[in-house]
Amino acid sequence: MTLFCDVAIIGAGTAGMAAYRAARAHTDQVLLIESAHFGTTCARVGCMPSKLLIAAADAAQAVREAPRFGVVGGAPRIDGPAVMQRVRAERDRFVGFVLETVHDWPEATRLMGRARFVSAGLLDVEGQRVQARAVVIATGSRPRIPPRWQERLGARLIVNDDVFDWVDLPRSVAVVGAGVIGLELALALHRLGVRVRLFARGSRVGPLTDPELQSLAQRLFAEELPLALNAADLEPTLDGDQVLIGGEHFDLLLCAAGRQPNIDDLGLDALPLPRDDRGHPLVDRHTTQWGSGPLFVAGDATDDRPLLHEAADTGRIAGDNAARFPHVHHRPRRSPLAIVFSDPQIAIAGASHAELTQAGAAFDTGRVSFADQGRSRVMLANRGGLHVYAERHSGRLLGAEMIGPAAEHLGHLLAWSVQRGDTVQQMLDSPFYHPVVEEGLRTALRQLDTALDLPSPPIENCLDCDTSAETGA
Ligand SMILES: Cc1cc2nc3c(=O)[nH]c(=O)nc-3n(C[C@H](O)[C@H](O)[C@H](O)COP(=O)(O)OP(=O)(O)OC[C@H]3O[C@@H](n4cnc5c(N)ncnc54)[C@H](O)[C@@H]3O)c2cc1C
Ligand SMILES: NC(=O)c1ccc[n+]([C@@H]2O[C@H](COP(=O)([O-])OP(=O)(O)OC[C@H]3O[C@@H](n4cnc5c(N)ncnc54)[C@H](O)[C@@H]3O)[C@@H](O)[C@H]2O)c1
Repeated sequence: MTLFCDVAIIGAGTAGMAAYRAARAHTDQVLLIESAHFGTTCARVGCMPSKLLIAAADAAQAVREAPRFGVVGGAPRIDGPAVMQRVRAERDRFVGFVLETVHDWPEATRLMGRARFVSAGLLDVEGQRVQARAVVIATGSRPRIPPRWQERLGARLIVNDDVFDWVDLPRSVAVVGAGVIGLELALALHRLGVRVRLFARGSRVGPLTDPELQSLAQRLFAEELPLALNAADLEPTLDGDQVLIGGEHFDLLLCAAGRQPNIDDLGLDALPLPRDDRGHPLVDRHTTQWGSGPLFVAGDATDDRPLLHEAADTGRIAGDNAARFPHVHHRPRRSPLAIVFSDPQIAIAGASHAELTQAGAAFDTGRVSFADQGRSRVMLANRGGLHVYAERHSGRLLGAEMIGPAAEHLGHLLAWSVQRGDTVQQMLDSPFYHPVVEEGLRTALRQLDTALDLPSPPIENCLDCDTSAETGA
């Protein structure tokens, strides 16, 4: 028997759940299809458990740093089972909240099973046919594993999902991939006493695209974390029950070599849908529509900013438009914001340096180093730098990149300013308390203001501006 609905949503992660809520505002005939687990990647194996592990690592690091403040305790003793018990218990609590939400939704609107397209609008869910007026694809992404590694390393090859089910910490882990996941997890495990080496194909560590800040990041992380950069053509092998990579043995190899959208096994190959040169869906960012028909794609499945808040936003747009189809609405998107919870933290707000350069934008840069920044020194967190970019003729803030203290908070202020269209002058005229890390941002903005060399507004309209022309100085 075929099930009929207005909107079928494939995947019950963050994007799928947001799509479900948005579609249900229009119609009760919504079906949420999930092949593996309710609970979302973010809560089960992503954002939340990784931040729990990082919180434990930060606690260990605070003990190590204490003598620098004159507080003498002794080296931290890491109780691996206790660390992992808290990670799993808190993770389960977060997942529990998600499951409660899903279970509160009518049972008839949920279906367990792997969905594949038979034709546009007709799905097969493990033998069950589903006919929908519109479909939201919210199938997320999975770790990309280089060919043959799985066969060669068997259970010694792990991905992020496996880490958060550990009952104890391993003795050693080779982490492959110095992107966001690799950096966050390698640093956390290292600080928790696990012997770690982070292997990267090139020299880049983390997502910073500004060449000066990227090399600063490489230097800062190399001071603490064992790195093997420019490790091209890695061919790990099993040696007994150990992984042999780069001439070194490890208990496990954690593959963090990027993620690929779960779009390849949906039976969509025969449909004439626009794709990029990697085969990923070319989706309208403001409608989430794929092509001109009743197909919408949200979250990591698009491979466009694979982040939690983006999954929630695109899910909402997709669910709303799928229910309205064919009357599709264009919706605004937020200013980009990406944060890495390393130490020092990394943030990219608005346009990155690479995006501005590739677009040929006329922009100036303001810089600050945190090495001598007052509050950062007080906290012994004076490592890093911040670059702010503004449009040359208008002084409008376009973007920023930083590695340093409180990047998760400064990143928000900067992304909000980019989205509002603030000029550097408007930002300088905003309040700055003392002594705070934000004063570092003010230093960078003042430098940027000088570089921009725009006429100052009348003295009545600005506080932090050059008044020399008015005073004749
Ligand atoms: C280790 C890690 C840490 C992260 N940390 C952060 C962070 O700190 N901040 C941040 O913003 N982002 C973070 N992210 C990214 C964030 O988790 C993702 O962007 C977000 O979870 C994507 O949500 P989604 O709904 O697109 O996918 P998911 O939550 O993965 O949902 C997709 C669902 O679709 C199901 N599915 C797949 N194929 C089918 C099918 N054919 N039929 C039916 N169901 C199917 C899957 O089983 C899954 O449940 C992290 C990711 C990882 C891996
Ligand atoms: N704090 C956060 O917001 C957060 C945390 C974790 C993940 N995420 C999201 O998850 C996404 C995926 O993270 P990720 O770290 O898997 O991907 P990534 O794209 O950030 O990094 C993957 C890295 O692996 C390297 N790599 C690829 N193949 C390799 C190989 N064969 N050998 C060695 N290195 C190789 C790449 O050069 C790259 O540096 C991120 O882009 C981010 O959007 C976000």
